[in-house]
Amino acid sequence: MSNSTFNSEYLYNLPAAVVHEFTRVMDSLPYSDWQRFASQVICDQTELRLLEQSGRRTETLIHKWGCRNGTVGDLITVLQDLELFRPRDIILKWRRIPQLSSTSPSSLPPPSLTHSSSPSSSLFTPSKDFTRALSNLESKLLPRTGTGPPPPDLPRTCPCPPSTVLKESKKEERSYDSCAVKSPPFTGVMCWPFNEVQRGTDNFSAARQIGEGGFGHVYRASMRNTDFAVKRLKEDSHMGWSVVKESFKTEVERLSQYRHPNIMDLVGYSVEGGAYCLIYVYMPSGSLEDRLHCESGSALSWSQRVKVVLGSAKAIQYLHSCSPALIHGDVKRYGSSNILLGEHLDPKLSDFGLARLCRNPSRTPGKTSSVAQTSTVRGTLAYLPDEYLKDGQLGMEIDVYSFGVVLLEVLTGRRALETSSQSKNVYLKDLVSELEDDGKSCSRSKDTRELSNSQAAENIWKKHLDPWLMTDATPGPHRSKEIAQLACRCLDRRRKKRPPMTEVFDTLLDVHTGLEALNGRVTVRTSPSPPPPPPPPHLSCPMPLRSDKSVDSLSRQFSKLGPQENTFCCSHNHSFPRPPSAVTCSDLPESRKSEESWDSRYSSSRVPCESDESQGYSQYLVPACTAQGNTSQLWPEGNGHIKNTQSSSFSGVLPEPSSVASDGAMNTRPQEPEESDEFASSLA
Ligand SMILES: Nc1ncnc2c1ncn2[C@@H]1O[C@H](COP(=O)(O)OP(=O)(O)OP(=O)(O)O)[C@@H](O)[C@H]1O
Repeated sequence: MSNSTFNSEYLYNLPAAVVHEFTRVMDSLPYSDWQRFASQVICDQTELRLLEQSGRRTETLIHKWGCRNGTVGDLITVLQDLELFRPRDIILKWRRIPQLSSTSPSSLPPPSLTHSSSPSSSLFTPSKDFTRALSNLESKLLPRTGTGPPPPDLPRTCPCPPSTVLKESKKEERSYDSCAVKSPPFTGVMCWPFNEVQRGTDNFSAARQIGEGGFGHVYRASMRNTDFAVKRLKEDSHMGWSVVKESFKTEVERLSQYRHPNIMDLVGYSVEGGAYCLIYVYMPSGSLEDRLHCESGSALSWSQRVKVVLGSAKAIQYLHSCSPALIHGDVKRYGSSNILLGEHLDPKLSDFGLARLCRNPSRTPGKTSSVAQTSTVRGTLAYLPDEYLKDGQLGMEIDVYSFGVVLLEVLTGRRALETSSQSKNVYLKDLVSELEDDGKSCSRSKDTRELSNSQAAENIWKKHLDPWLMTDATPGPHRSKEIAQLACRCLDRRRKKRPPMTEVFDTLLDVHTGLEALNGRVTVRTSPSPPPPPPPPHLSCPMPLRSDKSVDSLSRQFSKLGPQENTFCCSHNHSFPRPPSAVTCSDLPESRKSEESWDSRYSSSRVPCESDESQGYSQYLVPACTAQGNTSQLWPEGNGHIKNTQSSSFSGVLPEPSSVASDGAMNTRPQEPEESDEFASSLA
């Protein structure tokens, strides 16, 4: 394995099992050895002592090093210099294990060599001949360092026999069972026969294509009477094939490791020759970005938006609470395009391995490809804070920041990155920083910054709320001001001031619960009530009739019916946005229609959806997010020899200063709110 490969592999990608074994060995070292090692990584003595006192000193050290973009190459160099060979070998051994070949698609082994030809009964155990053949092949294709048994890799562990790949006609007749979708040993996800994926997507036909990202085309596949989304990686990707494959592996590993109801379910993968496919649960309602920006009346309602961001926050805080926490830094992953929506708008975070590719634009070979990549990176920049762009500091606060941008998207209905009529980039995040700057110009005091932050929230709430959410009756949807404040806190330039994701989740849960209660309370009054219980004998006075005053007042409100508030009206169709007038609940099952009828009425364009005063809210106890505060503080200096790859990565595509990110009409929707502040006027 070449050193450059190690240098491009980040420490935070080390699988938990490897970290565990490594830290076990390191923790058992004589103290002086451990200290020699740690002082190579941390210069600050106080910091070092604090670390020594922590229960899991090596794990904490590696975690923090990972947060600073430490690479496996850095680690190996340090271990080698200190002659700590045993722990070094643990890392080397891992690096050899799940290695996809880094050859071009054309030089991949032919199918007959990538799959076992053993009978289906022994599909999990490659035959000796196969193993030998593969080893020979790999030894030619993959130069290795050190010794050790050749590890399994994805193509190898795919248990589909070559016959299922080569003999098309016979394959068609095979039963699914004999197609043997099995779990390879290290990923825990299923490998699907490629021919089945081919059939399910009508041979990757254009009619089946539902999307295209930087790294692959996405198809809707029907397999075994079930819909799936199949992402076939682009063989001509500007990222370079070996990098794409590496990310394929990351995606498979991460999605099988970090499972959560709000994280995209990876159903499996399929590899044949040069074709690499990832198979996901199909999300019929598209991405949050699609749903926010479809130029039609099918824009999401406020309740729906809150529900989506709540689910997304739940997933992110879960990732942050894992040990080690998953901090990606390439937080476009948390952007609205990577929040996909299920049938009932239940969100799932997607794009784990592939988004990471955006971090290394310097890898891009050639001029043409860098153009394509630049647009991807720009999209990513729209979600990144200054501190990351300047010096590549990784931490959970970055994810919080990018989530703040998603909150802004949800509040304003605008895109994170738009292009002005003068072809300039307009970043939504600048909406907050520009308003912050106004405060800063008066005074740099802490209080003023706090004040400017809340002024920014006020401004957004007053002037930039999505017109689709506005009614004449209330200045904004239910507790939207709180969400604006939350967004501004997430987007605070001072990363330590950003709230941990647990707190973000807590706030959103509170707002969501308030909305549910509001809708629920109303629903109780509108749906047929169960007959009242008979009054106790001593209170046997006549019950009031249902046609009393309160019912009359409700009836008056019914006369102002409007579009459905809580009804998802836009069936997932990537190419055919509905006209604004097409707000209809026809896509809903009958049961859902009646369930949400009140909500719809409340969201009439002239009737308040939710009133701020209407709900008190309860407090929720959320376990303290212990990791959040630590990350940034523990790395004041770090190791001088550890390179920070991130800042330079973005040097060619840094966002334009906010002063120039200021033009272009952005929103052509009806009922445009008054835009009188700097951001708005610059867009006019
Ligand atoms: N599981 C899925 N179900 C339904 N549609 C999906 C699914 N996965 C992706 N899509 C659709 O395909 C589009 C492209 O997805 P993809 O993840 O490839 O790109 P992206 O995240 O927008 O961009 P990039 O990969 O460059 O970050 C998405 O916007 C979405 O509309």
